[in-house]
Amino acid sequence: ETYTALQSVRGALGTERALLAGLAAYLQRESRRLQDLRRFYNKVQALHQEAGASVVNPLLAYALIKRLQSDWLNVVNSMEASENIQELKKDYRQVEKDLPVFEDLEGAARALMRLQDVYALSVKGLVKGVFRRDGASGLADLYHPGQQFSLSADDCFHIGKVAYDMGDYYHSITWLEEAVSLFRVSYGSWNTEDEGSLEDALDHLAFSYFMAGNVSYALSLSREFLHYDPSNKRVARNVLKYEKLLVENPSGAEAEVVLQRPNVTHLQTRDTYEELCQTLGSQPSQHRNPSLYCSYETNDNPYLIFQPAKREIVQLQPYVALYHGFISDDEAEKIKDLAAPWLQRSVVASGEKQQKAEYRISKSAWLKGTVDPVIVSLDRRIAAVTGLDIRPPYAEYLQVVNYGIGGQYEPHFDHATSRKSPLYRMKSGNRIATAMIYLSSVEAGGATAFIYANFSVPVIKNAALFWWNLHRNGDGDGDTLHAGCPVLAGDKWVANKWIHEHGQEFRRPCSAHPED
Ligand SMILES: O=C(O)CCC(=O)C(=O)O
Ligand SMILES: [Fe+2]
Repeated sequence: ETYTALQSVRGALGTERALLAGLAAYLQRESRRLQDLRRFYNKVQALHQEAGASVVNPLLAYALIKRLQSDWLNVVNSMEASENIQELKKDYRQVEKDLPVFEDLEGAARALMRLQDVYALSVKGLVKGVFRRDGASGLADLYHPGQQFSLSADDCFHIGKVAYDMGDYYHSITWLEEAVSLFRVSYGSWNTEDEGSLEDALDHLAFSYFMAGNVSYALSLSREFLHYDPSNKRVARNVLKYEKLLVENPSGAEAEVVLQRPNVTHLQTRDTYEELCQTLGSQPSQHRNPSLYCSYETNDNPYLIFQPAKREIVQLQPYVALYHGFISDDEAEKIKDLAAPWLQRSVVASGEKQQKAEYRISKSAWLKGTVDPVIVSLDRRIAAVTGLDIRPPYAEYLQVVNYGIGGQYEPHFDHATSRKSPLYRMKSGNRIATAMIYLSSVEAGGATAFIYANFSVPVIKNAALFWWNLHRNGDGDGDTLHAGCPVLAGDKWVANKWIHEHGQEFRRPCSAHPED
């Protein structure tokens, strides 16, 4: 699952470097081979250019007979080309086990569609390597890549095809439109690496339009297809079918079909989520609400006296605080290095089980306090700043998360909402609070959005975000519904410390009032 963590995508770079080296060697061998063939050609060609191409000279006559009896046979039956390609294939087989599989391509394509949706990006722009909101001007680009890169016709075709195969004609149409226009431009020249062609793209686009209810456009694309490939019976039948449909219902031709994004049923909160990912929401600033202030906090704790925590209160209901500079760059690097070898596809609680899910695209690893002193001192700091008891089993191990391409964690609660949740296996109650540390910055996207509370927090490297998941009476606080927005560009890492109810009885006393 290469696409689910940028750490793994980086590994894929190394795999491709090995393939590149193999191809370079192959190209060298093949050009030596062709060079030698050209030498032979030039030699014989020169003899034929001689005036009269005489065979009077017995040496020339001998050489001619010898060439025809032996030289040409060796040229034509040379094994060198196939030996060279065998060598190339051998290099390929050596890295084959490390290659991404179709599921990765599918995941990466869906990631691009997710970014397109959540950040309302123009696909025309994306294809040219520009991250621009639909209809916006250049100044508003969400991300400026350091390296110019645009997508090929076949790149767009593959994305469109992934959508098409899922029956998602909204996305297949936008991406196949781009594929078709790019393939039209380069029609007649073929790239070895391409899987799709203009005909394939027209075929899929026509059917997508038909499925989306635009029969007349399906018809004109199918006619264009037949122009290139007149012998295709299936498409010819489709043309007849579309023509008949249009005769029966001529108004269908004009009806402007509004394409709808496919419905994601588990995400009713999608509109707010996307809005919060694009902006920081309607969070009041300190000017409007003086209870949102910054302060140095020592909590009367000796650990904090010389290095107080820099707290910014971000929200009062639910209470969310951001501790700036909570860790150092070195600590962040160390924690990522410790976790990297153990990263595995993140799971989510589903009934009594844990499962992977499209709505959580990341890899994660659990780090025990004993693996390194850096974890011990981090735990000590979390305990000091929160005033909570985080010794096992009162808190979980540190969960380190690395997001993948378009990596996200859609709206969810950190606390258990069902008595059967696997979170209760620790027998220390529900997750009373979350301390989440940003171990990296990102280039764009990846904010932490609180859906019902209507605000989001951008990724601030080395800062820790703290919030209570439960009310003082132990009930889950519905206002803590939150999400990790899709990472638009960058390598986002966070670390979660989930603190449980038990052990905090005297540190955060109960209250009967449901709002506390
Ligand atoms: O990455 C984020 O911003 C949020 C992560 C999160 O909510 C979680 O891991 O539970
Ligand atoms: Fe969370």
